[in-house]
Amino acid sequence: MKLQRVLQYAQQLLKATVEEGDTVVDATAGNGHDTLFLAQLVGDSGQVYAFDVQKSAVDTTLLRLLDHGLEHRGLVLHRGHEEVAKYVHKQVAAAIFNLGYLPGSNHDIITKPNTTIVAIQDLLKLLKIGGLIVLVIYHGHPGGKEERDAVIEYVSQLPQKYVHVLKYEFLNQQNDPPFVIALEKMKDYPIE
Ligand SMILES: C[S@@+](CC[C@H](N)C(=O)[O-])C[C@H]1O[C@@H](n2cnc3c(N)ncnc32)[C@H](O)[C@@H]1O
Repeated sequence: MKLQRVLQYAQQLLKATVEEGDTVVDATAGNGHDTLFLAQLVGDSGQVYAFDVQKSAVDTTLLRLLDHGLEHRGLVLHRGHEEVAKYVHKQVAAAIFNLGYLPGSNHDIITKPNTTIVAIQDLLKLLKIGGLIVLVIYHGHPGGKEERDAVIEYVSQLPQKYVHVLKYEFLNQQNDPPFVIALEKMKDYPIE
């Protein structure tokens, strides 16, 4: 068996979790690759909520869905993922974050520790039991290490009885390779 690359692994986790009819979240829509992937998993009875703070990312994501005739499965919001609780009022089966900046776009627009953690906290509340939050953490850019460390500190202290937290990382790759953190909700609890 070949070891899966990080992005492949992230999608594999989503595929194993998401079923037709599910509500799911793409917290960092970017070019819309994950939004499309999720839209294909949820079927016509499901819904993808996609968030991005860049209008160009929202437009690209919407176009990608339109190109595949799947626009009815996605709600693409020009809002930050820290507002997820304001827009999503259903139980969520899975959420994906690709942290960092959008390649080919403005490298100064990056995800930030505080807003990322607020979104994770709120998604943990919205998540159904057995649901998954997948974080792909890019940390080679300015600001990336601060976000990586803050996110790791936050997820590491989540009580194991309620949330299982996994890290999937290659240890001998050059140039700060991205890695995956996955959170599986085991049980409801008052998450702060
Ligand atoms: C690494 S890119 C995402 C790549 C994307 N998943 C794809 O398939 O192309 C990170 C994205 O997060 C967005 N972003 C930054 N801060 C955000 C926030 N607070 N809420 C939502 N998106 C944010 C950026 O605009 C950028 O498009």
